[in-house]
Amino acid sequence: MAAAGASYCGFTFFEKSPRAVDLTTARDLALGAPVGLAKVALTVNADDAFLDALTAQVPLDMLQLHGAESPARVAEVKARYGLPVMKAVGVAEASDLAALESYFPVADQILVDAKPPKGGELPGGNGLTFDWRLIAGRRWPVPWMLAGGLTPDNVAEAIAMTGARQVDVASGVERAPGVKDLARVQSFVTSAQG
Ligand SMILES: O=C(O)c1ccccc1N[C@@H]1O[C@H](COP(=O)(O)O)[C@@H](O)[C@H]1O
Repeated sequence: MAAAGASYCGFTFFEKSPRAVDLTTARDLALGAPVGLAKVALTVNADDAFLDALTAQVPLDMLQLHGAESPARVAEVKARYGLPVMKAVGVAEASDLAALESYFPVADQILVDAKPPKGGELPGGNGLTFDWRLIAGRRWPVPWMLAGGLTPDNVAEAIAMTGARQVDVASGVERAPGVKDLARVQSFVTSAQG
């Protein structure tokens, strides 16, 4: 990841995900990560018991909350663990932007992702885009990252349309669910950097 030019790597703690890792695996990967590559733990509605174990065992730079965590819960997690928190918010229509704004006072970053399909198994990592025109030209008071169905083929267009300065990808750089393809990672980073 770092060799390809990525700034962050993510460890997914969601059992149903093809990308799910356990704490031991994440710890080993995190300890082997080069300096300068930010290590992010992706959790979904995690309770304190899990986050206690996670933060005790895995050296992390950031927590990504990808469930239905409220602004109050985001603030609580940030205070309890002393780590920057990125809150993921699903967008499908203009009315979803109000929910996104409610996290500005508490989150260090916002991950602007596509809304998952109703009844789907995964709250993210579905390879779905959303209508980027919904956020085109928006200026927000906290750093944000664009996600949702990004690929080496569409990331440049997504950046041009939304003005995103950071992008995140899961399934779009895989050769099979959960199996990253280094050539696709490299191609994604190259396309994103323009
Ligand atoms: O990747 C997962 O399996 C996952 C599981 C549970 C919550 C979030 C998950 N991934 C996040 O979703 C975005 C978008 O994924 P994709 O690029 O559309 O496949 C990804 O950036 C992860 O942050």
